[in-house]
Amino acid sequence: MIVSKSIASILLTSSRRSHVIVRALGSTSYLLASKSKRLESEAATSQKPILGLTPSLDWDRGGRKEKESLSPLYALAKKLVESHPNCVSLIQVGSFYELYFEQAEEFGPKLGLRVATRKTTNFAIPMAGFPVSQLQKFVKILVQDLSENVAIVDQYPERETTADIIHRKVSRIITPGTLVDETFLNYGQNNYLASIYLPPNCTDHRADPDIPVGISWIDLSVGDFYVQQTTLGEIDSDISRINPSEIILPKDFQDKNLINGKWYAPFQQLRKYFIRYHKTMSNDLKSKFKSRHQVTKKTMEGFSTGEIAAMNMVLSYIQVNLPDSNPQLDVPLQYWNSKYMQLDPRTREALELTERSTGGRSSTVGSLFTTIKRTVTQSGSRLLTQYLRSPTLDIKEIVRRQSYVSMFVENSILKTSLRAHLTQLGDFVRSLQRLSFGAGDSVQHLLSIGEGLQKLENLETFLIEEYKNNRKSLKALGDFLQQFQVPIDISREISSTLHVESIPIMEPKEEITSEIEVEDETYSDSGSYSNASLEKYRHQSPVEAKTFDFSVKRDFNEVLSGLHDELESLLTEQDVMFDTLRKTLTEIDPKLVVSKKDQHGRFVNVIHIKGNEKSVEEVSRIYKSDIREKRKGIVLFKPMNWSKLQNSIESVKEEIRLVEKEIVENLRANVLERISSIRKVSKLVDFLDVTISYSILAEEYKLVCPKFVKTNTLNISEGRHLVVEAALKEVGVNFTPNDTKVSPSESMWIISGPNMGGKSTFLRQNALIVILAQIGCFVPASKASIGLVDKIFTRIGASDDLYNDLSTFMVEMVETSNILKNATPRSLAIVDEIGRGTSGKEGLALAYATLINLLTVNKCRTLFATHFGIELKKLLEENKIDQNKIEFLRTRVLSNDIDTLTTDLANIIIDHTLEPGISERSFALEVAAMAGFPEAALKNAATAYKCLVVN
Ligand SMILES: Nc1ncnc2c1ncn2[C@@H]1O[C@H](COP(=O)(O)OP(=O)(O)OP(=O)(O)O)[C@@H](O)[C@H]1O
Repeated sequence: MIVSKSIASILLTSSRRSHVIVRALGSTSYLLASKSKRLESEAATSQKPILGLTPSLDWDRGGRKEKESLSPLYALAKKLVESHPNCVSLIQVGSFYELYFEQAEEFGPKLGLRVATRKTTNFAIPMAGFPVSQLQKFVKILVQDLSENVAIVDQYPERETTADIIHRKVSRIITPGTLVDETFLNYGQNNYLASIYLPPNCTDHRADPDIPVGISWIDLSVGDFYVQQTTLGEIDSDISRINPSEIILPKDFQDKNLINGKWYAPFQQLRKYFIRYHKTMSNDLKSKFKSRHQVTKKTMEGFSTGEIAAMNMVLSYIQVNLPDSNPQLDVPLQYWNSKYMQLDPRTREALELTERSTGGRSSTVGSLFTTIKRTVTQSGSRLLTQYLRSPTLDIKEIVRRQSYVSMFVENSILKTSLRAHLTQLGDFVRSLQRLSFGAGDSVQHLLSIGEGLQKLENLETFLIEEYKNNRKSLKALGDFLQQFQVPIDISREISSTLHVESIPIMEPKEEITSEIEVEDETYSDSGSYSNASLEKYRHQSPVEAKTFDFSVKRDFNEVLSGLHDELESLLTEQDVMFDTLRKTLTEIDPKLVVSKKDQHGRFVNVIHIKGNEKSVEEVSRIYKSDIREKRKGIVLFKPMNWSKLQNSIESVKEEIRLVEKEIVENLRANVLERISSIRKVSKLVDFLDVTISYSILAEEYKLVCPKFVKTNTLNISEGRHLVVEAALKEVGVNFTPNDTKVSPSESMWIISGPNMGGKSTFLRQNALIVILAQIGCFVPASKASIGLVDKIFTRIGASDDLYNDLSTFMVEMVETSNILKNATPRSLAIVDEIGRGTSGKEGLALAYATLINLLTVNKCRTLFATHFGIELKKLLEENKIDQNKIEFLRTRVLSNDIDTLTTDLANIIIDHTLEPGISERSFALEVAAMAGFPEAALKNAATAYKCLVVN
C-alpha cells in the first residue's frame, strides 16, 4: 500500500514537469531526462513479466550499462546509497521518504515497513517507504535503537526556474551525537558528541598512561561546548563522566582497532559507545569563533595542541554531517580535572548517580538523580545532571550554592512564586539553537525567544521587588541580580517586528467544511456582504495572519506599509467586485450561494456558486466563457476582471513576503549576534531552578547544610541513604540513621554484620552524602562536617564484566588495584567484601593486604565492610599492626538466642543500627530461609554449619 502510494507520488511529482534534474550533494547534476521518455519506457516494461529476477540481485548486476538505464530517480538513489556507505539513505519523493535496494530489504522489515518491488525494464527494485510526517519515528528507530547513521535526502523545488525543477541532496547525516531538534530526544539530559584526539603514531609505542590526550564535547541541541586536556590514563574516567552519545576518533587509528584493548586495555570501556572515525577537514578553529564571539587571541592561545586538535575534529565532523547548517556554539569552556571530584567509571556505576543498571538495561529510575530532582525546567535538569557528574572542589562555589538553598528554605513564599515563574519559561535556549541551524520556522523560533525573554524580564522585575522589600534575608538574591541582566532590547526588537499574537500557528479550522457556514460568515443580517475578510486582515487576528502568511507588522517600515496599503485597497476592490458579481448572480436565483472561499474556508481565486441544478445550469449557460469547472450543483466562476484582480493581489502578497523575508533574516542575524548574552541569563535561571530544587528536597527529607572543614574528616550524625529511604518510605518503613566518624585520628572503620544488615547501604550512603555536599545540596543527616573529598573509590558488588572479558574476581582485583594506586589522603574509599570472589584463605589474605595498604600507604578515609571481621582482627594482632586508627563496628542483630543456630527467623531482628564490635556470625542461614530456601536444604546447611563450628 505504502509503496504503491510512493510510486504514485513519483509519477505525480514528475507528471507536472517536462524534465527532471536530479542532483546529489548540492553540486553535481547527474541526469537530465525527458519525463515522457521515462514514463513511456516504464509503462512499456511494466507490462512485461520479469521472469527469473530476484529483486536483491537484479537491481544492480554490476554492469555499467544497466546502471545507465536506470530511471533518473533510481540512478540518483543508487548514487546516494553508494556515496554514503555507512548510512541508511532516506530519500524524499513527494510526501514520502523511501529506502531502496538492499537497504529496503534489510531495514524495511526492521522498521515494520512492507518491502515491495518496483519492476522496470531491466530491474526489479526493492523499496519501502513512509510518509514524511513520520520521519522522526523512523529516525529514532534507526539511530537510537539500531545504531545506524541516517542520511536524509531532501527534495528542493527550485521555484525560481521556470521548468520547476526538483533537486535532491543530502541535507543532513543524523548520528546519535548530531541530533538537534528531534522530538524523541530527552532534553532533560545533555546529548554530547565527543572527540578524542590522540597524538599521531602513539600506538607505535607501548601505551603510556601519561600520554597527553585532548577531548572536546558539544551538545548541538543547546550549543554547549567543552574542551579538556587529559591523559591516556584518565580517558575512561573522563568519558564516563561526559557520557557522550557518540565518540569520534581520528581516522588514522581506524585500522588499529583501539577498542579491542590490545594497545591500551581500558579502551575496551569505549566499546559501549557509538564510535565513528573521522579525518579533520579544516584546522581553522579561529575563524569559527572570531566573528561571532570575539574570542580573543589570548583565549585561543590558552588551549593545548591536543585540545585544539580535538575541537577541530568535532567541528569538522559537524560540518560534514550538517552541511547546510551553521550552529552557534558557546565559546569552548576548558574543563580541568583538578577542579572537580574524580570518580572512575565503576564508582559512577556502583553509586547509581544518574542511572541504574537492571537486567542489563540502564535507566534513570532509582538513581540518585531521579530521587533528588525537583527542577521544573529541562535546562535546570541538565544542569543538575552536570553537577552530579562533576561534584566540585571549589569551596566558594559550594558555599554560594548553599547560601541560595538556605535563602529558599527560609523564604518559602519567594521559592513558590519563583518556581511558578520558572514553570512558565520553557526551554527557549533550544529555540536559539534551532534558529541558528535554520531548522524549522525562523519566525516561530524568534517568537519563542522573544516570549522567553519577556518572561525573564517579568522574573527580573519580580526579583528586584522582592529584594527591595527584604534586603537582609535575601542577600544572595542581591548578588544574583547584579549578574542577571536580561537583554530585553532583543525581545523588544522581536515584538516590534513580528506579530507576537501569531505564536500558536492555527491551521484553518477543520470544521469549516460546509458551504452554509461559509455563507453565514460572508453575509450580514441584511444580506449584504460584510467585508469580513478585509476587517480580519486589517486587525490581523492570528488566524488571518496565518491565512495571509504574514508575520511582520505592517508598519515596520514604509515599504511594507505601502505594500499593505496597496493590498488593502485591492482587497476593498475585491470585496466590491464580489458584491456586484454576487448581486448579478443572485438575480438568476436568489437562493444561489456565492462564495470566494473553498469548502475549507480558505480564500481562492475562483468564485464558488452553489445551488440547484437548474440554476447552476442557467449560470453556466449565461457565463459560458467564464466558467472554469462544473460539478453537480456547483460551478467555479472566474471572469476575466476577477482573474486580473486576483493576480494583482497575489503579486502584492508575494512582494510583501519578499520584504518580510529580508526583515526576518535581519532580525535573525541580530538575535544570533546576542546569543551569548541570552545563554548567559538562561544559565543563571538554571542555577535558580537547581538551588530551588535542593531547597524543596531539603524540606521534604529534613536535610541539613553540611559544614566544610580543612581536615580530612567525615563526621556525620544520623546519616541516611536518600534513595533507600525514599524507596522504604513508599512502603511505610522508616530508615535507621547511623553516625560516621572517620577522621585523621580514626581513619578506618571496619564494619561487619549479618547479611542484609545494611553494610553496603551504609557504605554507599556516606559516598552519596559527600557527593550531595559537594554539589552544593543539603545532606540527609542531623549534622555533617566534611573535609573536601578529591576522589571517591568504590569496590562494591559482585558483578562480572563478560563484555570486557573480565571475570568477577578479575573485576574485583582491577577495582582494588585502582584504589590502592590512586587514593590520596583526601580521598574516600568504600570497600565492600574484598576477597569474597575467591577461596577463603587467599581472599582473606588479599583483604588484609588491602586494609594495610589503605591504612599505611594511602591514608585515606576508609569504610571497609567484611564478613572476615574476626579473622582480620586476629591477623592485625599477630602482625603487631598499630590499631589506633582502626575502629571495629557491626550492624546490630536483636535475638533471644544468638548462640544457637536457628532456622526460625522469628528469633532474630536485623536492626540496621551500627554499634561497636565485631559480628561473629553472618546469619546467612536465616537469610537463606527468608529467601525461601527449601526446608530439607536448610536442615542440611544447619548440620554442616554445626559440624564446621565444632571442628
Ligand atoms: N539503615 C537502614 N534502615 C532501614 N533499612 C535498611 C538500612 N540499611 C539497609 N536496609 C535494608 O536492608 C537491605 C539490605 O541492606 P544491605 O544490602 O546494605 O545489607 P548488607 O549488610 O550489605 O548485606 P550482604 O552482606 O548480604 O551484602 C536494604 O536493601 C534495605 O532495604
